[in-house]
Amino acid sequence: MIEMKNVHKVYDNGVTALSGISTKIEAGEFVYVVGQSGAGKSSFIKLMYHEEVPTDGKVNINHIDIGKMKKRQVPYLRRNIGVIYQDFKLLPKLTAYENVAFALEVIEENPRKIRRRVMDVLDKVGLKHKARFIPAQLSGGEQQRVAIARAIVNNPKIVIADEPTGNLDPDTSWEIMRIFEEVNDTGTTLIMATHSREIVNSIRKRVIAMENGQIVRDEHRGEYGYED
Ligand SMILES: Nc1ncnc2c1ncn2[C@@H]1O[C@H](COP(=O)(O)OP(=O)(O)OP(=O)(O)O)[C@@H](O)[C@H]1O
Repeated sequence: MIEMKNVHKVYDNGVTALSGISTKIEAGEFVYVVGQSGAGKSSFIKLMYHEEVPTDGKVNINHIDIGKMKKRQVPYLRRNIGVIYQDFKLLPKLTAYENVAFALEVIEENPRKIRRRVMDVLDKVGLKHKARFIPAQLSGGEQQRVAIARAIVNNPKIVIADEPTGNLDPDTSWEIMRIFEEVNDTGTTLIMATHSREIVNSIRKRVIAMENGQIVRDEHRGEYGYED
């Protein structure tokens, strides 16, 4: 469970990105985070994987205050959280296989287990046959699928995606959403910041809407609900 209590985030340059955020996300939920550019969506989700720390307030994951976590503890947190970005962030010189394996190798799994697990997740995202391709040889949608495979390879409890379909065409975006739904169906909490009205209004889930660093709406099976 992710819980924020009266969270404020003021960046070093004095910009207030979040003010007075309190919310709870239960294990297994699927949550969209929507709002105009600059509303605070990225700041909100970055606090959940300790990419940023709150200026004030608490960010608890399973009752552990991650805002106060020491740097050396962060890798342990990250093993339980898969992160997916708009621009994929794959390592350009590594193959699809190596990009995914890298996430496992850093936790010293044995090689046979790594191979099986990596091929399993590449299969899950439909890319087993392109395991030897490097990112430049893959389409945007395929690169994002590799990034998803990398994010789920450690069986994280939480997957956080920041505008994962932002660089993809509509058909490819729906494929990505199908994979997210499958990931969520296995009990993984899925949190996704998005600007896609079509996705939010079609695949109905909880919607947290942000404006000026605050949560202005939080609905079960909500709608996108504002004009861009
Ligand atoms: N590292 C940073 N340093 C200073 N200000 C920042 C930083 N990151 C974000 N901000 C500011 O905080 C506010 C919220 O930004 P944030 O990226 O959280 O919004 P967003 O809703 O994710 O926007 P977008 O949809 O454009 O990605 C903005 O005013 C932004 O300029």
